Amino acid sequence: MNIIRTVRSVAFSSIPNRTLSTTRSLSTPSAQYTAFEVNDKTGIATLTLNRPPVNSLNLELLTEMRNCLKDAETNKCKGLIITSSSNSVFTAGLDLLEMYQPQDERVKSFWTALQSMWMELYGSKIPTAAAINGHAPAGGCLIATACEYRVMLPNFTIGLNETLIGIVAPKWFVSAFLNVVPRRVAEQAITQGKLFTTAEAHNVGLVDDVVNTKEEAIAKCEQFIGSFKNVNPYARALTKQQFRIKELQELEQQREKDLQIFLGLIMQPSVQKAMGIYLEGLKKKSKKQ
Ligand SMILES: CCCCCCCCCCC/C=C/C(=O)SCCNC(=O)CCNC(=O)[C@H](O)C(C)(C)COP(=O)(O)OP(=O)(O)OC[C@H]1O[C@@H](n2cnc3c(N)ncnc32)[C@H](O)[C@@H]1OP(=O)(O)O
Repeated sequence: MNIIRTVRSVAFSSIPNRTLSTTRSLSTPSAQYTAFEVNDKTGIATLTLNRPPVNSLNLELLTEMRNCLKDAETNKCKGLIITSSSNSVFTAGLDLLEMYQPQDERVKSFWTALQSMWMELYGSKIPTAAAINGHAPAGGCLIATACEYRVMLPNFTIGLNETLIGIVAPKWFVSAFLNVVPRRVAEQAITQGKLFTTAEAHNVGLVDDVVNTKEEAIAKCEQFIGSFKNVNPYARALTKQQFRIKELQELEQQREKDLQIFLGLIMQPSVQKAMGIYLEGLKKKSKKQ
């Protein structure tokens, strides 16, 4: 891959207890919806989702996320933090327009890219953390739970709300959720399509910490990643793999079947109708604001 390396100084003088540092921006020429930077001092990479207005995950954004993750691993970064350039939305989840009245080849590529992104993030060798600085419904929650650590800002929402749209959270969405939330809480919440407030999410273990600002959230993620500084990275990665291999193998072996189930469900006229109504509701709400 053709990686452009630019060196960009970032003054951290406004952030207490931090020495001046630099970040390298590694970005592919086609990167449109993401910013990817590596802090030269800590070796930690930050992937910022930047697809206004709500960072909905379309094929291009998913592809860029995969490229960033690959860059972080290839460059032997100490860890990866995922966050958002928006002040109110981490990501609104999958781009509903990819699934509403879709084109055959595009929707297949879209779902396949989502499967790949999830497997690569969930199984990543390096420590991963989510600085959730906004709402994180459905696919947003999927990304957060694929990471090893989550910190969230107050008064936002997170959860798997698919049933409210008339769609179903696939098993692999649920499996990562079950890593952090007790089974009974998960079953009730996901069948109801419940979105947890930040405080509720913290209470059930869906997020590990709550802080007030994005800077504090990034610092918490850095602290989490830094906690592995005395751990052999190879031993760490193999240990992580032992915890996650079952879900990864399950999806890898069922990829084609998972795709067909997805297509079968979203192409049902009743599902298309429900999605259309949901999208219309979002648009009406957006116009009122
Ligand atoms: C047996 C097993 C079978 C398994 C089969 C699998 C089946 C399929 C599985 C699919 C899994 C799906 C996962 C998903 O992620 S679906 C997406 C779910 N996301 C949501 O429900 C969130 C919707 N959005 C919101 O609630 C709000 O936008 C949000 C709180 C995130 C932000 O609010 P805000 O007020 O800031 O912004 P607006 O609502 O005004 O939105 C601005 C514009 O963005 C559009 N929008 C919002 N979300 C989406 C989206 N997810 N996709 C596309 N577009 C979105 C919204 O319509 C506004 O557009 P306009 O400006 O044009 O009006």
